[in-house]
Amino acid sequence: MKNITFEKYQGNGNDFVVIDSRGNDLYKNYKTNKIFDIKQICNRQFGIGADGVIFIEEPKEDNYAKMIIFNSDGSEAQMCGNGIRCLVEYLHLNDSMNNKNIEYKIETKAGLKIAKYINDEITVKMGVPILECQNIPTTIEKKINSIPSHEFIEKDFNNMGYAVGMGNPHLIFFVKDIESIILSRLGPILEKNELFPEKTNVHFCQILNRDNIKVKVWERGAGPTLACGTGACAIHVAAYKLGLCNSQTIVTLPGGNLKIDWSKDDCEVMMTGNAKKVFSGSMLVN
Ligand SMILES: N[C@H](CCC[C@H](N)C(=O)O)C(=O)O
Repeated sequence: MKNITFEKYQGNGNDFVVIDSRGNDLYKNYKTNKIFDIKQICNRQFGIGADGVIFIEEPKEDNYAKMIIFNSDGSEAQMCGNGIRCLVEYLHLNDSMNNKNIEYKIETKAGLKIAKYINDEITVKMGVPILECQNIPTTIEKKINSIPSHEFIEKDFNNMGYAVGMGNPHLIFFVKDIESIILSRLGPILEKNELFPEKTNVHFCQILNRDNIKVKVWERGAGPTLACGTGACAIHVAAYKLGLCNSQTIVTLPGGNLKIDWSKDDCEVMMTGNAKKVFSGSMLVN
């Protein structure tokens, strides 16, 4: 057994255990010998408690660092919008640079992402979105219709969903009354379906006005979370393509607001939000 240090961060309440694996073999040892169990670490009763674990690795190219992100169920994801802001805040607080004017070039499974401080918030170039399909085949309709109506949600929920890729998959529904959505009922049903062989993140959105979208999030591999950065980007893209919002919106999540800027198909989505250190700690691993 040995003691390793970690730091806990959160972005709009979406929280992560950050493990710096630069200059040591922590990530390699995790991958080869499972020196700890991510589910246990993320467990909010018996572990540290988090929506996921982020390893920081040395970059492959001439970039600042590499981000590897795991959901709380232990599944690896391609990208994490709140997580990359937490990683940048970690780098800013721990690296000697301590310079808020640099561009942080971070390698991820969804490609290179560039982040920069603007005042006390962090803006990330989140990549060019992929509009995967305009509506949901009958498989999902059948699943939704299989729920007894008394357990169901608002009356006018029409299973017209939108799939948008931000390096990771997102299934988006626009509803008239978001408070009527029973996330715990619909999230698990929609997270796993044939349209998404690797499962998907699920979002229910209410357009408050052309500058503001209110959201409830069910994350792949994590369940209900307070915020999803890649999800906020995907939601803005779907709403803009449907003519429901302006080119810049505030996406209001249960854990706080994210500012999203996007209007041209071949452009990167820009996401701006906070990231805060919660505490440092250490844990015994095998
Ligand atoms: N659950 C996501 C990964 C975390 C994304 C989310 N926390 C964000 O801020 O983008 C997935 O499996 O694709």
